[in-house]
Formats: sequence, structure tokens, C-alpha cells
Amino acid sequence: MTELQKMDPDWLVFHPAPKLPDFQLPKGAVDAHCHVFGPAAEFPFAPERKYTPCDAGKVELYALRDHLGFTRNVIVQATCHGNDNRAMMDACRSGGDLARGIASVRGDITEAEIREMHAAGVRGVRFNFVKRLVDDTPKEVFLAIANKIKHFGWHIVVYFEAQDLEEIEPFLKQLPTTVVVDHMGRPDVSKGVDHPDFQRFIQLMEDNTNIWSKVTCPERLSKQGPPYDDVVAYCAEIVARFPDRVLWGTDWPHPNMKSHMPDDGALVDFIPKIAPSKALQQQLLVDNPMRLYWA
Ligand SMILES: O=C(O)c1cc(C(=O)O)oc(=O)c1
Repeated sequence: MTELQKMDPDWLVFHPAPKLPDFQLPKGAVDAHCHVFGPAAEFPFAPERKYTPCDAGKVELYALRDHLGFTRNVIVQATCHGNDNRAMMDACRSGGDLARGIASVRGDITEAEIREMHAAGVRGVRFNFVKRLVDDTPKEVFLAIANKIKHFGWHIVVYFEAQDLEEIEPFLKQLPTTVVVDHMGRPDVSKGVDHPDFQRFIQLMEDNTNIWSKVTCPERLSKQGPPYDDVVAYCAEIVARFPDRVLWGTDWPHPNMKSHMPDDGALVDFIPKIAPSKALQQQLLVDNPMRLYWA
């Protein structure tokens, strides 16, 4: 790694030895939200990045998949790689049919580039609105991308925070594909499930049947820390109301965690609290991601 790409001094490295989960995942379970970082010597981080992480490549990711008992991964382009999707695509290619990807792309992406990404396993693009992670992209640029990728049957993953939903809601409603919201739109879990911010998100899903949610990142949203009991009600509410439009993922290697680094095995043990029946677990972990990414 070059001196320029040295990990941030306060960076927390992923858990070195996660526990074996007590919860047994259903056969064919998909970790539908995870990332790769580098390795930087092979896939340097983007100059415009807002953080410089540790290396966390495909070798470690697939070892974690096998350790936890997942079968498949959806690898979401991390913002530290900007619009350079090489690390994510290389990981997808190595995963063969067991991996899919979500890319970040420029407005002038060509059809040939989309086709190459599709061949590598990419099935969607990510639009990021979280200001601490990315510079602003004009909505016209996102719409231009949406209109290009829709012809490939791809979908759009969006990352925003609860306080910004009101502003971007009209934009979300214009999107012509399935839209997957990262981490439930990041509710403030000190406010309660009944708070208007979270209810706005529930109403958005209620009114727009193309909008899905990842019920992920209790470790990020929790104010209490492990075992993240203060996040259960939020995830459980979405799973119960929209069982055919939810996805789950580890979020490994957990970019920008500052309070603590979660044990990925303990995160898997969170699943039965939010999807209490075998039928819900099967939808969340197998049927929904297979329909969206492997159909
Ligand atoms: O909250 C975060 O810091 C975060 C960052 C990224 C990314 O940098 O891509 O992805 C995530 O899913 C979450």
C-alpha cells in the first residue's frame, strides 16, 4: 500500500474471528449487502474518497460467507472506490454464479460498459445521498443513469438518511425500476417506530410497490450497542408489513463504524428477532434476493 492510501488512524478493522452463529441460516441464504475494499495495492481507492479503510478483499469476504453459512453474496460498490468498480467486479467474477454486484457509475456510462458489468454479475447501480460519504450528484445525472440501466433489467439501490427523505421522495417516485433502500433509510431509533420520520418511510413503501428495503445495520443504528435490541422493532415492522420486499446483509467490512466493530456471527443471530418465522426467514434470506438478483 502506498503512503497516500494509509488507512485512517481511527479506522476500525473488521472482526478478526466472528463466532459461529447460533441461528442456522436457511439453505441458499444470500448476504445481500456487503462490500470489498481493495486490496489497495491491486485496486487503489478513489482520489475523491471520504475515508481510507483497511484492505478487506474477496478472499476474506468469501471466507466469511463460508464461516457464517451463507451461499451467495451481493457486493455493493463502496464509496471509497468512487465510480471505479474494478475491485467489486473482480470479486464478482471470482464468486462466479454465487456473487452479484451493485455498481456506482458516471452519467456518461455507455451501453458497452453496462454490458461488460452485466457479464461480471452486476445487476444494479447505487445512488448515494449521504453527505459524509459522497459529493452531491445532480438528480438529472441519476435520472439519465436510471434510464440507461433500466433496459438491462437492473435496479437502483439508494442510500439516504431519514431527515433527507422528504426532500428526495419526489425523486424516488420518478425512478423507473425496482428501488432498494439501504439500511431502512437510517431511522433515528431513539425516536420510536411511531415517529413521523419512520412512518414516512413506511408510507413510502406502502404507496410504492417497487420500493424495497434492506433491514440491515443494527450495529450502525443502535444507540445501545450489542445485541442491538433497540433496532429490532424497526426491522420487524418492515419485515412483517412487506415480507416480499426485504433483504438482509452483513454490511461487512462495516465501513466507518466508530463505536465498536460488530461480531458478524452475532449479527446473524439478530435475524430471527426481526423475521421470527421460518417462512419470513426464507423470504428475507433466499426467495427475495434470488428473485431480484438471480432471476
Ligand atoms: O454508513 C456508512 O458509512 C456506509 C458507507 C458505505 C460506503 O462507503 O459505501 O456503505 C454503507 O453501506 C454504509
